[in-house]
Amino acid sequence: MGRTTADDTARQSTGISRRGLFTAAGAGGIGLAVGALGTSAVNAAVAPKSPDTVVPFYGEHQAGIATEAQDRMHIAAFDVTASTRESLISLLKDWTEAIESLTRGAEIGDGATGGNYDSPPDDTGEALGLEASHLTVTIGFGRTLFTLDGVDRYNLSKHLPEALIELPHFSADALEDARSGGDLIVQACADDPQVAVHAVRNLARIAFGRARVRWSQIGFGRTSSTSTTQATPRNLFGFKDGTANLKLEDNDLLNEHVWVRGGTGVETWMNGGTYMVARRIRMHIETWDRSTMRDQENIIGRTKKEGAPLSGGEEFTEPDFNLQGREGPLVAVDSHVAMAHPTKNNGVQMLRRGFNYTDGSDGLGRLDAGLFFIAFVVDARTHYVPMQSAMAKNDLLAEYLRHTGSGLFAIPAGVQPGQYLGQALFDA
Ligand SMILES: C=CC1=C(C)c2cc3[nH]c(cc4nc(cc5[nH]c(cc1n2)c(C)c5CCC(=O)O)C(CCC(=O)O)=C4C)c(C)c3C=C
Ligand SMILES: [Fe+2]
Repeated sequence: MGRTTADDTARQSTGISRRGLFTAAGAGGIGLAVGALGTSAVNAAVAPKSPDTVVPFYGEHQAGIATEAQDRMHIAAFDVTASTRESLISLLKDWTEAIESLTRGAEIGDGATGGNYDSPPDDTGEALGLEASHLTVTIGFGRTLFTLDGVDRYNLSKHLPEALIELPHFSADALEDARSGGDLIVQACADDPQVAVHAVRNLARIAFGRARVRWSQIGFGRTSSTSTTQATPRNLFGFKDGTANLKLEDNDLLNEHVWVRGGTGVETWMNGGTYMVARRIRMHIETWDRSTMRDQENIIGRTKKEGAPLSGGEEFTEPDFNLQGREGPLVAVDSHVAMAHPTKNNGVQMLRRGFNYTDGSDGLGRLDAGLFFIAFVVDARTHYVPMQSAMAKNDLLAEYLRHTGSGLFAIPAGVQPGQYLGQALFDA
């Protein structure tokens, strides 16, 4: 896809305030930041919202991964157009400042109405009066940020992690370039769709002249539970999805299968981070709806009502792949659950965090709907590629799916006050 290099000075027109986060942190953290700001700035930037709908921004890992899955998502990939490394860093600093405000439910900079009358407002305003709604914004880096057509635009190529591969072609992939790839990823999740869309819209506005949206997707319903406290939701085939997911309470398993740890040398910067696999998977809803209940359950390997394995028990009972029925194993070897189970995949597990999506109908009256699959893994080479390769060939479910978008992103660790997202990469 062709790219242009925009004039970086265009960012001035976004009007984002540079005061606040970094100076305040230098003075001892965000608590002191409030005292350091003027009254109108306090109104705009630090207006308190119900604390119980705020997910903390600072931490060892970025929020939005081992966080209870919210109900809504807006995810956007960006192509960076900044002409210099410094300009890219300034974008990440501006995003960090804005995300920190947004996730508190506060307005960005001088707010939607509090700024200079002769400038565009710092915040577009459609989240005014709304709660923080558990908003999390998670950012990451695509392979093309490190090297694009052999060009090292931002002097980053020596820090390209080995695990940030170009995903291979899987059989039956129907990927669209305009729905795939990207230098940067921004995943905004919230319990209010307007809050998630507001976040992405404002980050895109702030990026003006330095990065532009390549593709974006709205998800309207979570398809996973990521905490033992959450009920398992259903996907658009009507099945419970997320039963056997990793949960945020599984600390040891997250350390083994999700978080990058012990990286050395040029990859040290990824410690505390993870990799996001993003796949837009269109589901052939109408064909599925014409298939029998028996076929639907055999294809998934679980009951539709309870989500219990076909070998018996309840939702959280482990499937018994050896239990035989009259015509073979009760859970078919090529059922989705059998294909995806850790025992059939070298023990690997993933943290799935996907969302249902619909983008209206196609020209033939069929729903353009499916699952925007997101999984966080320690290494896609071991934790995604082998499973997807096998599924693309043998999973009974594959016949009902078409992968139309794809991306793999390195998700850096979380930050502390005074740092910007991804700083470890640029300081390395
Ligand atoms: C390569 C990874 C996976 C893709 C792509 C994928 C797509 C996909 N899955 C469903 C529906 C269900 N998936 C379920 C379980 C499940 N799926 C994966 C991986 C991928 N799914 C894993 C690792 C697992 C867990 C397997 C296990 O340990 O038992 C289930 C069952 C309920 C559950 O455990 O979550 C359903 C239902 C769809 C519709 C889909 C693509 C659109
Ligand atoms: Fe699945």
